Amino acid sequence: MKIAVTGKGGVGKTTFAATLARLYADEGKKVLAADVDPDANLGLALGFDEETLDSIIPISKMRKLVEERTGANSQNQFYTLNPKVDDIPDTYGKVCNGVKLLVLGTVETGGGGCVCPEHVMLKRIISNLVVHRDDVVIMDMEAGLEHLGRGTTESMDEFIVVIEPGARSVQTYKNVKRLAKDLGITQVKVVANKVRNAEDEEFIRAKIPAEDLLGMIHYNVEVMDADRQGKSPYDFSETVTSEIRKIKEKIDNENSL
Ligand SMILES: Nc1ncnc2c1ncn2[C@@H]1O[C@H](COP(=O)(O)OP(=O)(O)OP(=O)(O)O)[C@@H](O)[C@H]1O
Repeated sequence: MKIAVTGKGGVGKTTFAATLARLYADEGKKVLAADVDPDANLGLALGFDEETLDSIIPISKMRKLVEERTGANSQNQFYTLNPKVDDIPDTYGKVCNGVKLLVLGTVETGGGGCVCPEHVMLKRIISNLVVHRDDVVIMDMEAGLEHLGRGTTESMDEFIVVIEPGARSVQTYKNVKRLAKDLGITQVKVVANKVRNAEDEEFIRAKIPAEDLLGMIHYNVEVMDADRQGKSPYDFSETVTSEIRKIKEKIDNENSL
């Protein structure tokens, strides 16, 4: 199962992606969670301790590794577009609560198709994770889709946008849907987070087609408490975890798991 979770900063995609990863891990599945966010913090939400997280350098920032694998350096502007990357998840991934975390970071592409070595490397790793690994792979990504190539998207089972009940968030969903279409992704699903009341629920149902809506997660102070203490929301909020469990069941049904 390969799931990409996107959304604007702060909507709760990390909370959702981390809880989903832990739910799959609890079923005994091999789970790899990839953090593809400039403001990478998936590790804390998975339950990693700060010391371990401080020791992790995002792959996009490992200049030597990128040079070694792509052949690019200040003297050589020509480099390979298909570097060897299949060993990277196991060499650089760290495990906690049954989930392997791989922090990829991100590369500023200015919205276009940049072909800098770091970007080539990230795209290749993501493609390798999605196309060749048997694990459940959950990717926490920012709202842009620059790191996805066509070959990758074909092997993705779910493409999920996390939104909040607000007009700007709905706009993000529409933008992602448009970008996704250009990449050949026909189905973009929505998880509405931080839903406070019946009015919020109504707003979401009015704006998001029923077939695209995977589910709703209600606003819950336990999630904020978990964050404040640097803990996994999964260990802190049974309510939110069970809402995400329901969403997971829907994902599993859609993909006949
Ligand atoms: N259902 C919820 N109820 C209350 N607070 C929530 C909920 N979901 C997320 N939050 C809080 O909102 C903040 C942002 O959540 P989170 O880090 O999961 O979002 P994000 O979209 O991954 O953001 P970023 O891209 O900046 O990392 C955190 O403080 C988190 O605790």
